[in-house]
Amino acid sequence: MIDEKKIEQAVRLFLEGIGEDADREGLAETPRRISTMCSELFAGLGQDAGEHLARTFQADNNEMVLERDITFYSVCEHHFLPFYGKAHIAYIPDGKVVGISKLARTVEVYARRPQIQEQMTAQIADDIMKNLKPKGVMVMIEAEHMCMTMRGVKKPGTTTVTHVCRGEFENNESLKNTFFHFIR
Ligand SMILES: Nc1nc2c(ncn2[C@@H]2O[C@H](COP(=O)(O)OP(=O)(O)OP(=O)(O)O)[C@@H](O)[C@H]2O)c(=O)[nH]1
Ligand SMILES: [Zn+2]
Repeated sequence: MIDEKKIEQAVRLFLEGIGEDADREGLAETPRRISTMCSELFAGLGQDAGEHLARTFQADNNEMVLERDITFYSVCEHHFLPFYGKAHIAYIPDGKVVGISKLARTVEVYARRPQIQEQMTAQIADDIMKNLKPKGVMVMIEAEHMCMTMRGVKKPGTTTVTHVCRGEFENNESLKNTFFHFIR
């Protein structure tokens, strides 16, 4: 749970640290605004994706389900700058499917916390394997990291692509190629 008072105190100290006047009109409400914003940006910290993924439906069709272009915004844990992009999720059902919104909700749970992209990719795949128990899962994330564009090495337009395969996707090139075909 977010401790709003602590965040407000920290932001005030931070403003002083960068040489700002924390009491000037434009900044006076900023500690409160940032603590409210943190409740939104880091909402995933108190959440369990299993709550969403537990609502399953019986389905006779065990063909691959793919949800692509799930937009997300996260924050890199090294610099606390945004990274954002698209997640693509495919799974092969084993007699049951999950409501399509629940895949996007799972992305939200893991994006809304301090993250690194590789870990987020694996966490989404592992949670779907654990809760839905499909025959296989594949997750790909394509993202731009602001810590690489507005500071540091400054390379705007660079996209980082990560992917994770679980179950039947692990050693099956044909399934992986179907995934790549569908997301393009
Ligand atoms: N693997 C991975 N690295 C990330 C992610 N987000 C940010 N980074 C990188 O984390 C690294 C942190 O490197 P450090 O050398 O500790 O920090 P730094 O001196 O600020 O690094 P520079 O960005 O190169 O200036 C940087 O290379 C970032 O680009 C991510 O999601 N995954
Ligand atoms: Zn970073």
